[in-house]
Amino acid sequence: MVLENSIEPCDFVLFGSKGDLARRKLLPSLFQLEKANLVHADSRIIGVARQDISPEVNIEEVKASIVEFGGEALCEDTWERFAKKLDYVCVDMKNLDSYTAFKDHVDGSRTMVCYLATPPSIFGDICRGLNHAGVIDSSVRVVLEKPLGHDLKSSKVINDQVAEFFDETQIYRIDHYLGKETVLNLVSLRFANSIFATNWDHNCIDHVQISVAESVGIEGRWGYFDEAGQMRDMVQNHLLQILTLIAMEPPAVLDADSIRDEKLKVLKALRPITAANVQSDTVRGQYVGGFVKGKEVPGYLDEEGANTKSETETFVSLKVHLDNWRWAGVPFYLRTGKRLPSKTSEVVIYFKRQPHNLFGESFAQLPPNKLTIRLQPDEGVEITVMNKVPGLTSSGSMDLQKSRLNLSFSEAFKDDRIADAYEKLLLEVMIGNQALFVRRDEVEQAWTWVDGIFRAWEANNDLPEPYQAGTWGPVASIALLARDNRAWYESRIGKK
Ligand SMILES: NC(=O)C1=CN([C@@H]2O[C@H](COP(=O)(O)OP(=O)(O)OC[C@H]3O[C@@H](n4cnc5c(N)ncnc54)[C@H](OP(=O)(O)O)[C@@H]3O)[C@@H](O)[C@H]2O)C=CC1
Ligand SMILES: O=C1O[C@H](COP(=O)(O)O)[C@@H](O)[C@H](O)[C@H]1O
Repeated sequence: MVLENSIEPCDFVLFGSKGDLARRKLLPSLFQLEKANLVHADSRIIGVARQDISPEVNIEEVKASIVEFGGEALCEDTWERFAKKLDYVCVDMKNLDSYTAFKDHVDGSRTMVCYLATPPSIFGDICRGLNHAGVIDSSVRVVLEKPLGHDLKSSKVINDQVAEFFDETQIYRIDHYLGKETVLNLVSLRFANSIFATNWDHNCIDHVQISVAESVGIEGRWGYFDEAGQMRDMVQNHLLQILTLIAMEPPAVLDADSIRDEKLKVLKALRPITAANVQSDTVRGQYVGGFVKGKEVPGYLDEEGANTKSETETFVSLKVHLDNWRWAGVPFYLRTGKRLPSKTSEVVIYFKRQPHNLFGESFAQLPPNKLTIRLQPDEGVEITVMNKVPGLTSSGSMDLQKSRLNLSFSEAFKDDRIADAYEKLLLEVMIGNQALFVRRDEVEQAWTWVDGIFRAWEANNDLPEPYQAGTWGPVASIALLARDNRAWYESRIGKK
């Protein structure tokens, strides 16, 4: 296979290379890129962590991670090429002096990508350390993992620390949902198909639902999660990013800043949720013990490492308005939670009813058109259309039925492997394309809106409502839509 021209040699430096994210996601993704011949032969992958281990032990540990989390048998040819690229350096990231050793491992003549897979509390230390080692120049790219702060204030502190050493054009803020094939497809679906492009506003759309359901619980990350909660862990980033792609205006071109300018406008149009509407427009929940996929699971407060007094939410649903011309009067309902019946992410666009009924009773009974975008699993796009029931009638009437036009990616693209989101994002960093990364003003605008919801919850002394693990969240979440004469879309969700 021929290496793509835009792939240049780089030093890919993985800070926190012994951590969970590096082992489970980043190293296996880099390996897949190697397999696809998308890593330049002269590139190097330099792990950085605290353990004082030899390069040989590092190679064995990387191999073990790829075998454990790679999801397929290790391809020996690829491994041989990959292993030659691996290097390791022990650095105490908080200690400036320990970066001196680091300098000898990188080659200043080519692009250096620094992926900070560490707690954000040491991002500033790492930037200072890189500066101390004298390895920062305008070609260096820095990748920041989420969560970027706990609120607007702390997010600004982290962003300021990094901005002291790096220009915004060098900073790649990860939201891994932006690397998911189906999330990327939202852009092509909307802007490459005139049937959607011309019907995508308040004239045609009744409302939109975005659900990101998880069947897992806290997975040993109680300490982190209890500080964050589902609002900060999922809504502030992933759900709002999906919302921006659904709602944004067409950018003039698909370059990084044109896209991000449009996404930012959506975030700015979010109507604030305040103490006045927080009760009617938000629901938060916390799971108690129950059954997920037939297996008994503990409640949030009984998870490993739990503090039994926690009031952190594991479920959020929201009714959101965008105060702009396109979306006036169209509610967006957002929902996400842990320990729901299945892992399913979907966007459902409900179109408005036709203004006049030509077809009589059978049409009046049918729901209007609906576009379902299945982000994961069973990735695909489905549209419900009204169809004449075939046959002859003496009355001349036309009976209608609802039919589905279903594009299943696994059937349509049988021979194509769907890449993991991190593979896509790591490749984009190496190419130097910021389009799929979140700009500082987007992050801060999202925090501004989310902080308002926390303030409103606090003002109302609002506490999470319990819901049983394996259900779709608190009953109040159903009521959130029922009050508007609507219901969450669940007919397919949960069948997998
Ligand atoms: N795990 C996940 O699925 C996800 C993680 N993230 C984010 O990614 C980042 C990393 O998470 P995760 O991998 O889970 O965290 P871990 O705690 O598993 O790993 C953190 C890594 O950073 C290293 N480290 C921490 N402090 C220092 C220090 N002072 N000097 C040198 N090395 C240090 C650790 O080294 P050592 O091994 O020596 O302790 C370890 O290699 C976090 O910001 C997290 O929020 C985001 C999305 C998902
Ligand atoms: O960022 C995060 O995302 C995962 C869900 O990601 P997915 O790709 O599996 O849908 C979530 O479980 C985790 O809590 C959160 O930090």
